[in-house]
Amino acid sequence: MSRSIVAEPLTREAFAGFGDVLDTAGEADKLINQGLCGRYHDRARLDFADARAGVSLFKAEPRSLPLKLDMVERHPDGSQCFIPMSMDGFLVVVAGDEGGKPGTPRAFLSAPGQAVNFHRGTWHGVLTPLVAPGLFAVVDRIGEGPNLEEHWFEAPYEIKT
Ligand SMILES: NC(=O)N[C@@H](O)C(=O)O
Ligand code: NI
Repeated sequence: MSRSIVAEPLTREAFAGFGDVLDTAGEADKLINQGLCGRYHDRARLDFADARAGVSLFKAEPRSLPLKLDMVERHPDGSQCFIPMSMDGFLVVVAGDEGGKPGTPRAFLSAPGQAVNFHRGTWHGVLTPLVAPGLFAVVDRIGEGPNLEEHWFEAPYEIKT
């Protein structure tokens, strides 16, 4: 069985089963600030169970494709939103759940200006920039407990374009 995965362009539709894609495609939901700013309103479903949300900054080492994918993880108690602080695309990996374990992963390449929000409990690859500086704002759960489940694959996948 081929363990290679071809990365797809990130679209709201393709990602819908895993989370939200935030971008400024199309018209803004409302114009604010005397018409000088378009607000793309309330574009992510955040869920932190009984805890609070936090905003952290992540500065991650860039990776290169093809990439060896050894594991995915999930946060059973909260959603997690990756917001790039540069106009660079990055790699987003997700997988459906099959009886408590991830199914075959899917890989997406984001367009500049796109952010993603993994819905609570969605299997995903860790934050994976493809170019420096790898700087992201991350909105996720701040609370008790690990809120982390990892799954290491028996054999790695290769993610490529
Ligand atoms: N561990 C952590 O804060 N980040 C991961 O959840 C990740 O998805 O990168
Ligand atoms: Ni995560």
